[in-house]
Amino acid sequence: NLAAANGHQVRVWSRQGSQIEAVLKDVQIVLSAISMIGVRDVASQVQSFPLSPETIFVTATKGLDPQTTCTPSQIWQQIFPNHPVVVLSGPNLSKEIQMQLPAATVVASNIPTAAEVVQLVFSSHRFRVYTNPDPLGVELGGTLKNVIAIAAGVCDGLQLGTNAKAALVTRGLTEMVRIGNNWGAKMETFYGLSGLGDLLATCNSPLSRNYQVGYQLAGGKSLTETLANLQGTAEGVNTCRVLMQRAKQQNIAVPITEQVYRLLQGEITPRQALDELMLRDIKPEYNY
Ligand SMILES: NC(=O)c1ccc[n+]([C@@H]2O[C@H](COP(=O)([O-])OP(=O)(O)OC[C@H]3O[C@@H](n4cnc5c(N)ncnc54)[C@H](O)[C@@H]3O)[C@@H](O)[C@H]2O)c1
Ligand SMILES: O=P(O)(O)OC[C@H](O)CO
Repeated sequence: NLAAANGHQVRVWSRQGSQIEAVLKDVQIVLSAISMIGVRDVASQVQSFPLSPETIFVTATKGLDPQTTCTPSQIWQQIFPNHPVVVLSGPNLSKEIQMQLPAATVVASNIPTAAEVVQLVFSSHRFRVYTNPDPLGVELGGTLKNVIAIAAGVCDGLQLGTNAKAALVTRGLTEMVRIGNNWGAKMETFYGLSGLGDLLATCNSPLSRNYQVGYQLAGGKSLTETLANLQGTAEGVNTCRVLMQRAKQQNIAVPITEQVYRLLQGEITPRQALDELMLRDIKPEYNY
């Protein structure tokens, strides 16, 4: 809608709809908003069709590949090594954008001119688009915050109060920065729209599916029941599992992610997760 409102010709593909070949014919930009589970499959399908070498791939998926722990843009870049890939991520609850409420986002790429093209395509008086040279940091911000949003939903579901929520979100950001550092992302990116910005949006909105997962679990629902009633994908559930695997391999301290993981596995109750976090060894605030 945003690109079409700017006068661009837009074609939409879904697996329920039109032929992918017809949609890809002569395109300048391919934007993927497939949920993580389908990214590799769809990128491989796209590979079978001819594209101009200048075609830019934009990815809006917020997740991690369970097999490889790759981010979605890394998958697109592996499959299309000679094409520019741009990450689009920010505090962008889609229902609000659909209602034309004001929002801002980030487009990030190793190829600055590609990010600038995408910035122009989507920018409007209701959608402010910033460029950024750290695609990995931008992508990880949008991905890692989903796990903290599950925890924030639990926090609100248990009615733990504003102090608890502020502590959780702030310590959640510290955890995101620690993981990002290990991964090779820039620390400052996590303090921008795609990190802190998206963390605040997702941890504070019932429109977020990840927040909803935590909220429903705190209310005593099982994960199976919660996911069955959820509209759309809560990527944080899969991301949390992949992250635990990587954190163990790389020896990264991820206390909040670990409690969310155990909760999702059904190993502990939301109250036990809270106690585990509060009763950890006391320590200095900063220890990246
Ligand atoms: N909804 C939002 O507010 C929002 C905002 C920013 C980013 N995102 C991210 O965008 C992605 C999609 O979110 P959504 O809200 O549209 O989720 P959704 O569950 O509503 O839609 C995901 C779509 O992916 C399709 N899909 C999955 N596997 C596929 C495959 N193998 N082949 C073809 N299609 C396949 C599904 O059919 C579905 O239409 C997620 O990674 C999400 O984190 C969502
Ligand atoms: O509904 P969620 O939890 O996937 O959140 C949507 C977006 O990531 C918010 O920016």
